[in-house]
Amino acid sequence: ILGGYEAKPHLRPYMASLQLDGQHVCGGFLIAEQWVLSAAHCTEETDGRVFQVLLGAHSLREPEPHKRLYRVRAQIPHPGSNIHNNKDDLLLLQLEEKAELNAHVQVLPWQREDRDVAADTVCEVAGWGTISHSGRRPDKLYQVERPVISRDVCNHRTRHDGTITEKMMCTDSRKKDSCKGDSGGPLVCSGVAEGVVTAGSRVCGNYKKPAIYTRIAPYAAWIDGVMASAAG
Ligand SMILES: CC(C)CC(=O)Nc1cccc(-c2cccc(CN)c2)c1
Repeated sequence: ILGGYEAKPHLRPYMASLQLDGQHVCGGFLIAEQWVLSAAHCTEETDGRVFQVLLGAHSLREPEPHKRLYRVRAQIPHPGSNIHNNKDDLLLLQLEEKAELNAHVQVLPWQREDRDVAADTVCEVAGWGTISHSGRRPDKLYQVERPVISRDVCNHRTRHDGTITEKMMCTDSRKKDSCKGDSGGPLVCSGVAEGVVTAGSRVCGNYKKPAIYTRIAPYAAWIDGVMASAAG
């Protein structure tokens, strides 16, 4: 998160850290007791290895009472996701067991109505991604507020030049932005997850390259279908 600030501990109890060998790779969030939603491109550099999911954390390193690392039973990328573009950039992770819910571990409601969030709506994004242009990685969860920008503005020739589909949304990225390691985290508007951070052009804090999020509502049927089929 660039240009943001340390989050108040445990006010975002749905936040997940996707880890490999104890290293934070990407964000994610709890959408059901046994399911985390994240971004498919987070598996690009994992060489087929399965993530572990840290829940209940504020600090990645320090011992905290409700912090717990969960094994993953299944990782299911959206069938349309690929390394060449940001399309269908979603990843569902089934935990080995149901997460133990408490004040520090909670599910985040997600938007099922497929309607664009109005431009200028201020939403929030949080993560353990880099907090400086030099790539400094935080130990604590950071957050930042960002206004939604219209798809037309985001698709302008000098911005994302027509690549933003109706299954994506954008926020202004001037100075304050999501960045590497924030992928997979939720864009939260009025307490509801509307989008999932995708890497887009993989630059951060540049107003010419607004932040891109995969809208969740268009994928409600896929999400419900995967959770139903793997239930039990
Ligand atoms: C395996 C993955 C971690 C590879 C990856 O994602 N790299 C990478 C590099 C630079 C910026 C970003 C990035 C992420 C989220 C949002 C944004 C821009 N808002 C950029 C992402």
